[in-house]
Amino acid sequence: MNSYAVRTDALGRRFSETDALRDLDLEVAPGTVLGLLGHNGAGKTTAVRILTTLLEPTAGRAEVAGHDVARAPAAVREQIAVAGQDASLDERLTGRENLMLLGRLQRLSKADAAARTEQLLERFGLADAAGRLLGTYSGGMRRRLDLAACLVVRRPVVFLDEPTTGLDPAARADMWGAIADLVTEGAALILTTQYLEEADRLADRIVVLSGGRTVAEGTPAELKRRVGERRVHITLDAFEEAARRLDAEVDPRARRVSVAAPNGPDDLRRILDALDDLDVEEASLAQPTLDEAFFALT
Ligand SMILES: Nc1ncnc2c1ncn2[C@@H]1O[C@H](COP(=O)(O)OP(=O)(O)OP(=O)(O)O)[C@@H](O)[C@H]1O
Repeated sequence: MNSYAVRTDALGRRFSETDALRDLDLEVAPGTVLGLLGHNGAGKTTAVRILTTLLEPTAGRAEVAGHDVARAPAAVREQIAVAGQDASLDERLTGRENLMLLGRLQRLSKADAAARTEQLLERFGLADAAGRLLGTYSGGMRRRLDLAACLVVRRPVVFLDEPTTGLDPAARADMWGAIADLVTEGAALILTTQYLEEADRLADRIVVLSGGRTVAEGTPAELKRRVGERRVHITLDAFEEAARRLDAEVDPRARRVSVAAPNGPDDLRRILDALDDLDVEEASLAQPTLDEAFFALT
């Protein structure tokens, strides 16, 4: 059991009439990332609140870093870091002062706190802004400092609740780089997200939740495969004619037709032959995206 950073067995939580979470089975190894993926109300936050000891389960059990969340919550809390709360930061301090303060509060020596602070500022691209008050930080910088804050003292299990919600694409990409780095330190990461691309990029395994239940589970590649076959996408002006000939799905705005291609390159060749007299602008053979997978699964 101890070889898992997180392990749950038929974990559940009921609020009067609502099953917020049902029969959740997880096994997360150290140094790996689990993505909990789902829309609003799917049960992600409920799962994280149970695993971080903020909420008691009403069914099943969960162990975090070898400790039962219901029977030994204090021991669990000593082993975890939780980001995405934004609560531990002080607006009136600089980025550097915030990290130093947190290090000192957690009983690091002054020298250790200073060394860890500089290391984290550097790692999260905040070294240049370290002397500025938190109040002047952009949303992306603030989110990176929040992540740094929960890492001042190293913990084996890190929870990131929707770490990039509300960030623009550039800030999101920065954040993804920072998160990917974390795993190299050997921590297990539990990441909740509504973004398929985020789970695809960062997670080793994904659990898809819907209405509190696990509707799919696997690696990003497995989930994509399970949902179905490859497809050929063709862009051309004569998309209506192409759709008629191929009995294909049409996206008129993109001037694109799409057809299932279980035989891969053979299908691509056959389809291009069938459109030989039309002016094809672009043709591709693609695995379904995680987006398509998600909507097929829930
Ligand atoms: N304290 C509570 N009392 C009653 N119902 C609750 C409570 N907390 C959550 N729920 C319900 O449990 C379900 C799951 O909610 P949860 O917050 O876990 O979803 P989520 O996947 O985290 O969604 P979001 O992305 O919006 O945070 C929802 O139907 C929600 O209304």
